[in-house]
Amino acid sequence: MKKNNIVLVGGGSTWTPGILKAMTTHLDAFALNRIVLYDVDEKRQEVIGEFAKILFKEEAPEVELIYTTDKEVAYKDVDFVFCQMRTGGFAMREKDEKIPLSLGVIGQETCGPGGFAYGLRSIRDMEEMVKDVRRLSPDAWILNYTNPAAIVALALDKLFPEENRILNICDQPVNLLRSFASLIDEDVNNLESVYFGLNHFGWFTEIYDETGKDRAPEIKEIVLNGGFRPVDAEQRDQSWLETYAMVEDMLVDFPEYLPNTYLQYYLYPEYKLSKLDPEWTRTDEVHIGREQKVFQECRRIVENGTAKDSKVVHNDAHGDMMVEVAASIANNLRKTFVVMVRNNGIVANLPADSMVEVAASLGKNGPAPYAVGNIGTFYKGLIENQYAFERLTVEAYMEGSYTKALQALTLNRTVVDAKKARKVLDALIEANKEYWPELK
Ligand SMILES: NC(=O)c1ccc[n+]([C@@H]2O[C@H](COP(=O)([O-])OP(=O)(O)OC[C@H]3O[C@@H](n4cnc5c(N)ncnc54)[C@H](O)[C@@H]3O)[C@@H](O)[C@H]2O)c1
Ligand SMILES: O=P(O)(O)OC[C@H]1O[C@H](O[C@H]2[C@H](O)[C@@H](O)[C@@H](O)O[C@@H]2CO)[C@H](O)[C@@H](O)[C@@H]1O
Ligand SMILES: [Mn+2]
Repeated sequence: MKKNNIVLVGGGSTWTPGILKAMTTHLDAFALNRIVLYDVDEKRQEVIGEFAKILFKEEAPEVELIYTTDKEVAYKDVDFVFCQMRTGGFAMREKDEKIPLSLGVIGQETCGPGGFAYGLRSIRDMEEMVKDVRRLSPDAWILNYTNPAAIVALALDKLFPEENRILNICDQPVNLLRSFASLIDEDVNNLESVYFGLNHFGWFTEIYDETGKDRAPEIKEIVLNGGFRPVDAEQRDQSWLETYAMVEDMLVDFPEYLPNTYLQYYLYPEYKLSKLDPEWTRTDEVHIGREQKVFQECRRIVENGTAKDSKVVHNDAHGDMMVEVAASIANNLRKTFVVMVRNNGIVANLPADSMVEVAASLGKNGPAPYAVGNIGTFYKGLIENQYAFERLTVEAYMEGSYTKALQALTLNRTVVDAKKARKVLDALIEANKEYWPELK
């Protein structure tokens, strides 16, 4: 089996320790020669990088591990790029959440105006990353997790239409599937799902077990009678528990399919707004939760010189999925994952150039998506509206267009009112001066 050279972009991310841990446990499926951790923030990178050296010295000493802030080193001769950067860091995530909320609109990092703001920041750095990678490693696979993945995926598809080695992925479908599996006491690896939508905007239509039986009706029944909690509920903050609980509400109103949790913001914008606090958002929870825990734990491990008793990983699903996706491509395993791909008729009655999220078999030639066919009017209406928002956001960035930005926000179901949209847009322009192109 070929031993791969990889780079993790956003090497100082809170998710990096979990991904590295998954790499050490999947070496038989995804063989490694060299890992480079790359970040623009030297301090964050150093803490995680020193932890990583200890982890690999103990678990896989044959793998070379370095960390750097030099992209010339990072992107040279790699087979796989795992990309999970956050342009502007948590300081800007806080603004994405709090500015809209202070103006009476939902503030969430990937949905509505928050996702719009984060999208306009991410596109520039993502474009630069793809160009740098192609200069230094023309054949590398770029596996992107950077959010807002829906907008990033669409922007990269427009910027690099000939590219066939960029894959955008989200961990939410597999996280949901793990939770569904636990409800029916099944191994998630034995379930196969049919899923359609846009990123953070989709539905499971069927969930087949090994015998070919669709278990979705049973899962819906269990949720409707007993509520819904994530499989790793004991590791979750309050806001995630509340988010999972909303699946029951969505099923009561729309019982046909199992919804992605992010739909709560679009289906119940008023209710969600009433529950969100402009003074205390998810970023605050992450600051005192995951971020503090991960960095403190990495420092402790470095002080002790061993990672054997490490408690640094908080979500196995995320790291496992990232490595399993790479393994499926590298070794042509053709396993099924829910990924983002250009529609081109997969969902027959949606625009060909939208980036849909669907199940696909993943092999060395990339995703081979499964056809979905026509979707019902309710879903088509919602998705087309959201796609128009995403597309106008990308066009606003590319054309530096204030009007398209305003149109995008007005279309978004979390905003709707054009006067509100203008207020939010103007405040976000002010906050993002350092990052956005000028919108005229
Ligand atoms: N697709 C998914 O389902 C999924 C799941 C989890 C996290 N994510 C995404 O992963 C990313 C990391 O999340 P996090 O919460 O750990 O944030 P984080 O801020 O802890 O980590 C991101 C890191 O990226 C670095 N960075 C910023 N700009 C960069 C650039 N141009 N090049 C290289 N590094 C850069 C930052 O310095 C930071 O260390 C985010 O984009 C997040 O939305 C996606
Ligand atoms: O608010 P955060 O930073 O904790 O998470 C934001 C990310 O949320 C999703 O990932 C989830 C995952 O799908 C969920 O079920 C759980 O396991 O935790 C993750 C994060 O806590 C989402 O898919 C990502 O795109 C977001 O970045
Ligand atoms: Mn996601």
